Amino acid sequence: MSGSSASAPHAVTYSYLGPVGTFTWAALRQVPEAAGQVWRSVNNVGEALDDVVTGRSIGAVIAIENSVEGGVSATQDALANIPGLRITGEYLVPVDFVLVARPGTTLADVRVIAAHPVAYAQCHLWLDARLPEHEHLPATSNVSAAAQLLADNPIADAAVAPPGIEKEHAVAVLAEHIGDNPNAVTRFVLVTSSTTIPPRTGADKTSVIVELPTDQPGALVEMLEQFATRGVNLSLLESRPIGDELGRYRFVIDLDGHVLDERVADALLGLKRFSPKVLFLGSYPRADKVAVTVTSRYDDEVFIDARDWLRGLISGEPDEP
Ligand SMILES: O=C(O)C(=O)Cc1ccccc1
Repeated sequence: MSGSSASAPHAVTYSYLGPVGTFTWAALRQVPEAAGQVWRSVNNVGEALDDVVTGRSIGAVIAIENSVEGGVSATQDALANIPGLRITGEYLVPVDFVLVARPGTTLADVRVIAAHPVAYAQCHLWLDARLPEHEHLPATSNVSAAAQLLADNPIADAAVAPPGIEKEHAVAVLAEHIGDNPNAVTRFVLVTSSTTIPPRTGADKTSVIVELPTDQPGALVEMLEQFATRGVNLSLLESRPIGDELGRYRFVIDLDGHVLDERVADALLGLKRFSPKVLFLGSYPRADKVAVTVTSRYDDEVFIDARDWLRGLISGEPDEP
């Protein structure tokens, strides 16, 4: 295992939803700069982000989206509400689940199942079909779900956990591959408080959170036009309630490209002019490293040429016939 749990003064620390063995831990193992640093296991996303805000940790790895359930709302809301956070990297972890219990337990004995809510949501078809009368006991993580089976006076009979858990804890596997989608993948992000934007790689993503002007018919279309008219593709668009009154939503958006791409910068300027609140969460390399391609009319040079043309007109140069 890379990383260490021992704390040293002024050590570079990364926070993650622990303990060791969670999918979040697997994501942190993909962060090159975290290798050999201190890894701090925390119980929830709020705690991880608080570590970053207070400077206790230099970064936190948190789950932001999965291919079955969509955006992780706790993460989206935390990023919208806690100022000064930036996403600097993304990492993909395939997620597969097993059902475990104390040795000797059979499937027929299982009534209460400990599971992280996101994991539970991804296994509910399997659980509903095999154990229709089960009860869900929420756990703080996939590994803590299994660990609590071995606590004194455990409440749960079984737990949803990552494969391999039986090597770390004295539990027995009752069933494998219980996830409802065999290709499920969770996307994690590295969040820091540094405002330095990672360099442009050509295979980048930008995350923003946008509020719409109130009571303006067509505002959503106008927001989307900012991207469409600059050839910017969106890879995530979700609405979350702002929370102050019914009917007010903010939009969580991931788009293809980097803020240093002219078309992305221009789309952000358009958004800023129209929206009462735009929160830039960061531009960072895509986990899949797939280069972003655009048709030539959205290339950087086209925007630069247009700006030069306008500057020329303003400074008195004759327009070309
Ligand atoms: O990181 C983990 O293992 C967690 O418990 C959170 C989680 C839950 C379900 C899918 C991915 C991450």
